[in-house]
Amino acid sequence: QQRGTGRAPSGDRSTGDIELEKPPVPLDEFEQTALKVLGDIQANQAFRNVPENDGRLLRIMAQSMGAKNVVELGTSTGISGIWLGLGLKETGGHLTTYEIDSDRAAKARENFKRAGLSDVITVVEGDAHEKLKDFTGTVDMVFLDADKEGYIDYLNTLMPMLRPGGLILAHNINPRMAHPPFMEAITTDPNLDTVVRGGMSITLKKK
Ligand SMILES: C[S@@+](CC[C@H](N)C(=O)[O-])C[C@H]1O[C@@H](n2cnc3c(N)ncnc32)[C@H](O)[C@@H]1O
Repeated sequence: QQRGTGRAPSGDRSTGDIELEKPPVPLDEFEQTALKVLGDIQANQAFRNVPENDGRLLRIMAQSMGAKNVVELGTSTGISGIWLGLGLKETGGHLTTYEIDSDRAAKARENFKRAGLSDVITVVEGDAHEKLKDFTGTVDMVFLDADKEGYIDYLNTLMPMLRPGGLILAHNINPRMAHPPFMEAITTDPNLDTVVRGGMSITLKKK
């Protein structure tokens, strides 16, 4: 793994199309700093975070849809949060991200600060199943990456707040880890369209 190169490491890439991709190229000093923080997190911490290509996909989705409000379940130390934050910095949007582990939440806050994204991201500490009850407003995009059996509860809570044309992305969607009630919900509702690519489900709320 690389450290201090200003580039996130690429050793965590996992899916088949990856050979065709190239590492991210920073646009400016701001992105350069964020990529360096991402690289440092990967090099120094032993937690499970999204692979770089998934993080980039999250940023691409959030920025291209002009997202103003993104909700993430499972902050960990903030890799996916930084990628989402990079997109939301451009759209003038905000990420609210939930983490039950106080050490990880603290580390994530520190990482967001280092990446210059503190004003774009709010970390809510505690059990997201409880804390989400206080969330109000319209949501453009949801990223599920916490307790897998909890995805269905998060979906049910957030779906009424998701705008038409909004997206729900969920991580660890593979035959071993996908939770059947969640899969049933995102694949049988006529108002939802879902594809699964590289362990990530992407669901569109049609209307
Ligand atoms: C796979 S990690 C998230 C990785 C993160 N999205 C990233 O890519 O940087 C899953 C996180 O979900 C958190 N988590 C699990 N259950 C939770 C709950 N009920 N409420 C909030 N966070 C939870 C765990 O503590 C863990 O840090």
